Amino acid sequence: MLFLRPSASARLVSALATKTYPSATASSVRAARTLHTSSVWTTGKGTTHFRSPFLASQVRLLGAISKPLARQTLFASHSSPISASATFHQHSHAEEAAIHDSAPTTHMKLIDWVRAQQSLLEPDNVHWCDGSQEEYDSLVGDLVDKGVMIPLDSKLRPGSYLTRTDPADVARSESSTFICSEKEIDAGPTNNWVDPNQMRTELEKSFRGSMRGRTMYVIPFSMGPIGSPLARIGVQVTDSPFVVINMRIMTRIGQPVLDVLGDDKEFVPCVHSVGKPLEPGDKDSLWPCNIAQRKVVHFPESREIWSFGSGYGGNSLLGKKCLALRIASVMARDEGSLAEHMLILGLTSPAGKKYYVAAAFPSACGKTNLAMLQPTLPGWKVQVVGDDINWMKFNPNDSRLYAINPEAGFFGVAPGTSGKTNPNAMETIQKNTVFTNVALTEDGDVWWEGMTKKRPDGKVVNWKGEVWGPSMGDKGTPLAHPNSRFTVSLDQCPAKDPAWNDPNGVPISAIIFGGRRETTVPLVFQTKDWNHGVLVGATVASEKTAAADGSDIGQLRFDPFAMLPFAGYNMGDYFGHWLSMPSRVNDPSQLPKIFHVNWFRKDTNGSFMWPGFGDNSRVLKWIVDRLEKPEDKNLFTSTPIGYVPTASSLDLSGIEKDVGGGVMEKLLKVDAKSYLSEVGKARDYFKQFGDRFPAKLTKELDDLEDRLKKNQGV
Ligand SMILES: Nc1nc2c(ncn2[C@@H]2O[C@H](COP(=O)(O)OP(=O)(O)O)[C@@H](O)[C@H]2O)c(=O)[nH]1
Ligand SMILES: C=C(OP(=O)(O)O)C(=O)O
Ligand SMILES: [Mn+2]
Repeated sequence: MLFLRPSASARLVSALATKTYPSATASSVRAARTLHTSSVWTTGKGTTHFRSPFLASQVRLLGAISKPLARQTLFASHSSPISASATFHQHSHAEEAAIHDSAPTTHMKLIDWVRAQQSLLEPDNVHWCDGSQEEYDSLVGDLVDKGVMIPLDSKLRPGSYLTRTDPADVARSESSTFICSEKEIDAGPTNNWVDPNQMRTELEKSFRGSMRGRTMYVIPFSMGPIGSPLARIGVQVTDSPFVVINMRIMTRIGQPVLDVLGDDKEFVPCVHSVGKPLEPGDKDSLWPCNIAQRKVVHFPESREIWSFGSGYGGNSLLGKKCLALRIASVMARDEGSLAEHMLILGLTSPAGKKYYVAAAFPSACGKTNLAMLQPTLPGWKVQVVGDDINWMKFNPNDSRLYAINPEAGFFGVAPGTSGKTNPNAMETIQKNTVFTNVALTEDGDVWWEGMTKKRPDGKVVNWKGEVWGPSMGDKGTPLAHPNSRFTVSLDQCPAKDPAWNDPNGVPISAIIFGGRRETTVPLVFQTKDWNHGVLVGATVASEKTAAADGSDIGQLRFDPFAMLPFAGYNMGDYFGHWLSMPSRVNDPSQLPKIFHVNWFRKDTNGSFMWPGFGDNSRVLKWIVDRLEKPEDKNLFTSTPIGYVPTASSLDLSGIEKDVGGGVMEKLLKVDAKSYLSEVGKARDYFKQFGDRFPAKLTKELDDLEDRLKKNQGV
């Protein structure tokens, strides 16, 4: 654990800033580093103790690094602070040595970048996170002392905490999320775009001095197993210790990541500030944020992320949606791979055959639940590799797509999670879990709608910290926020797949798309081939959930590939990238088969017709049947939209009553008229992509329309 306490001397700063010095040699840096790794760094609350007097003097010197220098260069050019770093190599030997020594890395670009951020953000301290348990405990301890994290009962929920956010900072903010590509057309019509130069000017205004009175934490993190050929490294600076705690659960952080980064490997620079500098005498709030200036900004060409004003998961844990989806999708386009909003699960049949399946559903549409499913069908087993994000790459030897989960934890939706719906999640969150915006019970445990049938007895405090009254809960407003979440390590999940950490990834046999659809879309169907599958991915539509803010919850919107809020480039090009996959392999027959599911079809009373959750294993079994016996005509009916199961081909043993009386027929019904109206809406939606929309996909849509008009099979 490393704290730098810059006690800057103005005289020294101006003296250093005006001279030009040769930069330190790699060997002097390494020599200095050796010296320092043998020193012990300890941190008490608010104070820093250096056991080495030499180190202490070096750190004091570091406090004097040239703010004026960095100030001039950061946003002055169009280039990123990273590429601007060449202009920072103007320091004395002593100063260079101090900077390099105090950073637990010899990566010059990283050191320069961190220093540039320090100059811009003007934190009181800089702390390089080593990722240790001691560091985690110390950060948690501080936040407990401040009342930000409320410890839960140590017997009921050991090592677990509740945090309440600002009521205005409870979800991803799509209207404040930007893709600032150099050309507007490259962000595409579905992303917010601002000219990158203009955005840099705005960022400069927001970020300048935004960490005053706070500590800047430097979090080196790996998305994917550390050292995996499929992994990518990011470094996030943040002034939120809560973010550090969550990043440690959700990703792999600290010294091992710096070791892999070595002297010159690439990293994605991520800057995050809650946007609430503290002047002397200011009292900090429990959840500092700056909603008025909130913005989550991506520069796809220079692969940078800048997030200001929010502490909420998707906006502030920059490895997740920002790096692993928006920036990684751009990298994947350039490399011929895929970065997708998909769960990855391992499925073992009673015969012992194992398949890996990926599934893309929009936020709060069932990824975490499907990934952790406990099958109600005897003999079947589901194990989780990932519940949200999937990076896939072809292996040229077998033409198969191999997938890793870049994350190391779950950021799961709490409401609706129960021993009945998701027992694996309930067991996973039994300990060492950080809960956000759930309700607190009298005995010091958590509660949310759907966890039990009834609200717990005794005093219950809602997510805003108010004691339950008759106007809340039951029929009134919910006690837990609809987007309340749990953050927990994947390692704790009893259903984790043995290969969840495999650096080479797992081979994918099937890809499933899905959304929340009250009407029209059947329980499951298979697409006729890859291109048709891409059309089905491109036409995913879903009723909007509370995972993103806005007043339009429940409204149907297109959410292509469940990537609408996450594609880092023009969605028209993204469709083209998917269409290019068969041409990238020797044997396209090895490509995963593509399916579509809908767990959310409702009857006329507004109730879900399909029991869902563990019973979704029945659909997974049908998918495996289709993979194993593609020729078996008893398994499917050929319809204009694809292959739909015959009622007898789904194993419904044990739930015959629930889906009897014509329910199954309704769940599998394909109504040509409703689908023709969908085709019309899709055609309108696709118009916005202009000439970036692939002709192949227009042809797929035309063919679908023809089939529907003739009402014949595929
Ligand atoms: N009716 C029904 N609800 C589901 C099903 N799967 C998940 N849900 C609910 O949908 C919400 C979001 O689920 P989750 O798995 O967290 O979605 P994610 O955000 O895509 O990971 C939760 O309230 C779940 O209880 C299902 O099969 N049927
Ligand atoms: C973290 C999120 O993921 P999801 O709801 O897809 O689990 C989010 O949407 O902010
Ligand atoms: Mn989820």
